[in-house]
Amino acid sequence: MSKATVGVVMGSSSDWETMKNACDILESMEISYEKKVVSAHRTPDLMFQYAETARERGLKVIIAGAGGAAHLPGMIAAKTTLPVIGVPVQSRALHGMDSLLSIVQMPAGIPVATVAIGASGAINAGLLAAQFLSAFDEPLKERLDSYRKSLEQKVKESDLK
Ligand SMILES: Nc1c(C(=O)O)ncn1[C@@H]1O[C@H](COP(=O)(O)O)[C@@H](O)[C@H]1O
Repeated sequence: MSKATVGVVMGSSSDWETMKNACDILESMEISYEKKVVSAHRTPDLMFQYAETARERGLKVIIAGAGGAAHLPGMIAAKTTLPVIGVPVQSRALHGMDSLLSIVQMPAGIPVATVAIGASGAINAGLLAAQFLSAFDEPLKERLDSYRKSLEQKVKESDLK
């Protein structure tokens, strides 16, 4: 099995329905990844260990999704200098506004690249990870170019008659 390049973590297994969209994109881009439930609140020691060992284990980018008081992406980012992409999972009570604000409003010095709430955000997290990696990977850049072409084609085919 090849070593994972992207780590996809989420605060709860209930986030999987959203986060699987990021994993689907990584698979379609032929990027190796690992997925894991890690919580800053519920498993703080595991979260520290995951973030601290991420770089030496060969990860290049981390995608972290969480809902509600979504501290996971920021706390992962606090423990590694790998790029972290935060996915605000849609919460029931506040429709994901809580997740979005707690991920996006990082203090200066510890960035988290925050995407939109929910499935669209998870798709973009997968694509953004691919785009970061494509800076050093020409075949991956070509796969991203074909993806963009396929989007263009879909719009043209679905144009109003
Ligand atoms: N925001 C966090 C963190 C964290 O940030 O560490 N850990 C779990 N959670 C979130 O709690 C929500 C409800 O979780 P449950 O469905 O397990 O009750 C999930 O969206 C999860 O991401």
